[in-house]
Amino acid sequence: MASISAEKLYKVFGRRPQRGVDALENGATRADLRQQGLTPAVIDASFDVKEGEIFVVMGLSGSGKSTLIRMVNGLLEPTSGTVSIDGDDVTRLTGEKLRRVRRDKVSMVFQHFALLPHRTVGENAAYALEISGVGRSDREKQADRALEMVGLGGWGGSMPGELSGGMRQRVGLARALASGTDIMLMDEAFSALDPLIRRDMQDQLIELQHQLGKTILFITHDLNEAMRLGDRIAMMRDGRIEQIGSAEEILNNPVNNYVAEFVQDVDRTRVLTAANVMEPPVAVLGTEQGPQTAHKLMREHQTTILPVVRRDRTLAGLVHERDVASAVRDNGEMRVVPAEQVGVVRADDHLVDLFSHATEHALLIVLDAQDKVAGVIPRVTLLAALRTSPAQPDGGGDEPSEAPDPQLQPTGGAA
Ligand SMILES: Nc1ncnc2c1ncn2[C@@H]1O[C@H](COP(=O)(O)OP(=O)(O)OP(=O)(O)O)[C@@H](O)[C@H]1O
Repeated sequence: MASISAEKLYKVFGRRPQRGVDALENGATRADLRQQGLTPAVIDASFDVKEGEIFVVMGLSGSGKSTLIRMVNGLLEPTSGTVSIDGDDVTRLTGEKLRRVRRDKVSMVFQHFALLPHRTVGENAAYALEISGVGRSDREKQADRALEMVGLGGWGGSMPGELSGGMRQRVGLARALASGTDIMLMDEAFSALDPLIRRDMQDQLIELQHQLGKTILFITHDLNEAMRLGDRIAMMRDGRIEQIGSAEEILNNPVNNYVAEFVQDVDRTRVLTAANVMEPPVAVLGTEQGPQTAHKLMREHQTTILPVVRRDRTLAGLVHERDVASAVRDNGEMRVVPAEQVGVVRADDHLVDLFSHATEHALLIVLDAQDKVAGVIPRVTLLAALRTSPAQPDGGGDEPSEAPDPQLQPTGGAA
């Protein structure tokens, strides 16, 4: 079940807005509605945010993002359509029931996050819990833990005035984390920060999300931020969602010219990650399996390299066909290249950072956050991915050349 689900959402501002919805459904344009004094802020928006994903709503100023997120948290009532949170239709809930869903399930982080100036950082982080009536010692514990998570361990006793802007924004994040809700709504949460601090916060959010598995609806007008953070991205224009997809899908298959033009200048190598281009390994060898099995697997799957994995799917090493063949022939031991000497990358590594690996290894092994083998990237695939980036500078620094250096040709790459 989706954590957040929006169906055919409309928000029209102005008098008797329902007639605006009817008109839009019958093909009227935004301009038509304006002539009647109506502003359609969100038009026919449907999407599901899955449990544990970062879903980014990306659009320029005025495209309807804030209106959308306000309908999700119940601050604004849709003109028509529904929003459900864990199956509860929040558009139908009122009073105490609505407050309870908002308090227990959803927390918000805003762009300009106002700290209470006369309360300590710890009290600020615990504020949502205080409102919910959680006792002092429990909320202090939860707030301390949350401050720790955002890199502000030890700052609980300080006053907000002693913190930098970036640190204050972290307190906002800590407050949302401390409240322990599964869903976090983040409205331009990092937009007011300096670029370096902002990048830092983005990294931290990704890390926290890996650890905690929160469901995050994140709003931004910054395409690079959207691409960096979003497991999926909804591209909004003039109140409508034009496309929903992963960064890769949007880059590779934009649904229309608007989206295509919007993303054309994105440097794919900085957006796409190892996870985006990896393939499932055609086969893996268990550490307890011998050269006979390796030989059979290689023949069956037409590959010359096999990752060797332990029972928990962590990487033990690699075997090459030549070593397997000689072990089979001599009825001897099979040489396993130890994991330290294998080209190992992380699922969230950006392609731009993988180039040096491609020069060294015929096959990269991609590990997930739990160190388990998630997939593989043959060197040829990586080189192709690096080459198809339209934003590669002409003759630029680390751009791979059209014909890879012969010395870099795969020696025993997977087929
Ligand atoms: N309370 C309101 N009354 C009338 N029109 C509104 C109201 N709130 C928003 N709008 C209009 O709805 C449209 C969408 O606004 P919204 O704030 O949702 O966009 P946004 O994408 O969040 O933009 P920004 O990033 O600038 O906040 C805009 O045309 C805006 O002027």
